[in-house]
Amino acid sequence: MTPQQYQPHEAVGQEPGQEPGQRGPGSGPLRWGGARVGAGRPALVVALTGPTLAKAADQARRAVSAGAEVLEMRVDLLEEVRQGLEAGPGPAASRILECLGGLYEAQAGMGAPGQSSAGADLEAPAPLLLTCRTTAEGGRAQVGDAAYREILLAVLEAVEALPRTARLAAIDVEVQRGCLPELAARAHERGIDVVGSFHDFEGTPGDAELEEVLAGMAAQGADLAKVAVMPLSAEDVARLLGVSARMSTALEVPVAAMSMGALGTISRVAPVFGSALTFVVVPDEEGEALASAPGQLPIEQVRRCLEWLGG
Ligand SMILES: O=C1C[C@@](O)(C(=O)O)C[C@@H](O)[C@@H]1O
Repeated sequence: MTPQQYQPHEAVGQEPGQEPGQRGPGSGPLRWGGARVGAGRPALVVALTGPTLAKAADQARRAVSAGAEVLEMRVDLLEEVRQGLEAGPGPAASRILECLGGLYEAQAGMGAPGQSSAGADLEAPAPLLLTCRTTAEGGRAQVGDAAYREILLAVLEAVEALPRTARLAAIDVEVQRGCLPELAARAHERGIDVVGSFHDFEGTPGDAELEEVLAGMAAQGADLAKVAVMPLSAEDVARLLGVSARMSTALEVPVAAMSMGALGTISRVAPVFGSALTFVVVPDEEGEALASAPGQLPIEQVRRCLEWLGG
């Protein structure tokens, strides 16, 4: 079996033979379904931006047929979840779980290989990364740190009850919310990887600060450390790329680094700086694509650039 084939009966995020939570830092690339993350060129991630579950399911379908390797479910952008968020952490977590289940149901209509009869697990067409991005980091979830922690803990608590392929390969945890170590421990108990996350939409912090943030995420249990920052000059972009190159070899976990906006697009298409993920868009039937952050490019262009530029 080649590494690219999806193996539906092994826990996502684990190497064969490993128990959930036993992968440990520094033990090589992550395996999210059929995707190897942190092994060579960046994995192509399509963020499902909704704004409804039905639209997200349609985006998932298009993304998978366009070759997305990972789907990011941006639950903060889904209307169904935002209604739950207004009612508090409990209802928000329930809505998130309903949406995960709904996306799973929608996969049944995708005609994915391995599609099976009702009740049986379907083969996941692409591994899922679940993200609840707060307003503090450029998202739409207007929640404080305590509610953020509560929501993600409740999701991790309940996720095991879902059909196996509706579960998650990974969960995004914002390091600045202060609950990364606790959430990482819970996620690892369930065989779910953790993407530590840091955003700055105002500028690009100094190299030392960015390096400290990335190293801090790894130290707090993240399986992948990610920063997305806004450049104010070409020099900011060059610095971010330098940080990415250095930290992707210095850290024992894969690193993802994005310079956002038009100025930073090179960071999304050049594989040699070591980023393990690149977020791309897939146009709908009208040719429209709702990006989850500024500067994301269509999947086809990014794929071609990665090939040209040595990925
Ligand atoms: O953290 C990231 C990276 C990102 O902000 C980007 O710049 O592509 C897009 C987000 O959806 C994702 O959660």
